[in-house]
This record gives sequence, C-alpha cells and structure tokens, in this order.
Amino acid sequence: MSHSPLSETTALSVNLNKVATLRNTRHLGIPSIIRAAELCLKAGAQGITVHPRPDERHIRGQDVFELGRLLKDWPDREFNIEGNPFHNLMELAIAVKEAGLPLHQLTFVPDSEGQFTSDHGWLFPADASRLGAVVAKARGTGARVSLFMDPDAGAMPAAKAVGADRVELYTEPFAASWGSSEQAAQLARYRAAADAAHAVGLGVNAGHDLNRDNLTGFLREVPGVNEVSIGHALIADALELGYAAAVVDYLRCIQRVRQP
Ligand SMILES: CC(=O)[C@@H](O)[C@H](O)COP(=O)(O)O
Ligand SMILES: NCC(=O)COP(=O)(O)O
Repeated sequence: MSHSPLSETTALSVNLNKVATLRNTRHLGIPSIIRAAELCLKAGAQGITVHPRPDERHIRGQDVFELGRLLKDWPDREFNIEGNPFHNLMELAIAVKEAGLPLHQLTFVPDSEGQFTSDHGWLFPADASRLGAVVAKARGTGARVSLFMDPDAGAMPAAKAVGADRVELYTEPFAASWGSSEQAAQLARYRAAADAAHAVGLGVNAGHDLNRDNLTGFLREVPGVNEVSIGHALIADALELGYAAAVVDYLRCIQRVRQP
C-alpha cells in the first residue's frame, strides 16, 4: 500500500512495546509482535517503532530482527528503533544492518537502564560532545537519526550541530496539560520548538502519551510534524476496540459444542 510522503502528511508509526509487555507474561508467544505489526501495516500505519530496553522487559533483540524481516516485505514503510546509543542501541542497529534488514530511523533517547519510561530529552550543551560521534556512527548505518528532545526552542541549533536529521519532541508534558488551563501555553512551547527545529533544517517527530483525544489538537497547533510514534494509548485502544469481537468469537466456540 502506498502512503503520502512525509512532507505532505504526518506519518503514524505504531510502537509495539506494549504488545511485547503482554506477550512476555507467558511463554506462548502471544500476542505476536509480528502479527500485531502486520495488522497495523495492513491498516495503513506508515511505520513500526520499538524501544528495546537493555532489560528486555518488552521488546527483545530477537523481535527487532523478526520485525526487520517482516518490514523487508513492506518497502514503503519505516522501521524506527528507539533507545540509548550509550547502552544497547548501536550494537543492535549495526547487527540489523549487517543482516541486510531495513532500518530507516534511530531515535536516540537518554533513558537510564531500567528507567520506568522515557521522561526527558537530551540536554545541551551537556550531551553535545558525546552525541556527535555516536550520531555520525549511526548515520553510517544509513539510518536517519532523531534526538528525543524536550520542547526547548533554544536547544534546536545544538541538536542540529551534533548532526541529527530530526528531533522527536517529548510530548508527555503536552499530553498532561490537555484539557487544562496549561494547554495553550504548552502548545505554544511545542510550536516554538518545532519552528526552531525547522529553521535550522531539522525534521520534527513527536511522541509519548499521544492519544485519540489529544493528537488532532497537537497536530493542528504544531505544524510540519513528520511522524508521530504512538504506543501505549493505541495498544490500549486496540484492546478495547477488539473486546466485543473477541467475546463473540469465544461464545461461538462454546456454542459449537452443541453442533454436530
Ligand atoms: C521514547 C519514548 O517516547 C517512549 O515513549 C518510549 O518508547 C516508551 O517506552 P516504554 O514503552 O518502555 O514506556
Ligand atoms: N516515541 C514515543 C513512542 O514510541 C510511543 O510512546 P507512547 O505512546 O507509548 O507513550
């Protein structure tokens, strides 16, 4: 299936971490990450995102390779791997490329090992010198490099200077403000950050706690977002939207007992 170029529309990359969280509570392989990815791609998602954390609490190294093999059959979709380049990310990225698998984007996230979830972006100038070398190494894999960033307009030139192609604006503070008196002020911060990123030639992604309530409002107020990566809320919605069909099917299985 073809999709509009990123310059024309915001791409949706589905983050499958939470499918793996559920899968990892048994040794049965369900729900399947690959099946979830296929269903998302068939439904029109323009990409798949995973964040293989060092503790493998959800996405495991093997999932990354299996997803890469799947995405080979979907050449117009994107594979985005998130993580800390000073932990496990670069090793995985290089192995994926060496295996001849697609890898379109590496999103660098400054999480500590074992962190509950991502909760801040890179800090400039503090992180600048160590990021420069690893951004260059990552671009050597052919992948685009995106830096997870707080919505700080003043930091965008420094993100560009270390060689990033894009920034991913960390949207949890916006999401937390949604519907409150802080919403307009938060949106103004994100708009200013996106404008500053564009002004220095960076592409703009966004993610964290985006959902069906806040997504349209965000994209209306923050123009030119190339991609949103959405996991937690989308997977939760997928469960709820699917409950009725699942129950009906299980009832059918029970009723089949009475059929010859
Ligand atoms: C980088 C980012 O924004 C995160 O949303 C992250 O991918 C979520 O990770 P968890 O699914 O482990 O909370
Ligand atoms: N980069 C953000 C992401 O992939 C998903 O974040 P969330 O929707 O799980 O909060």
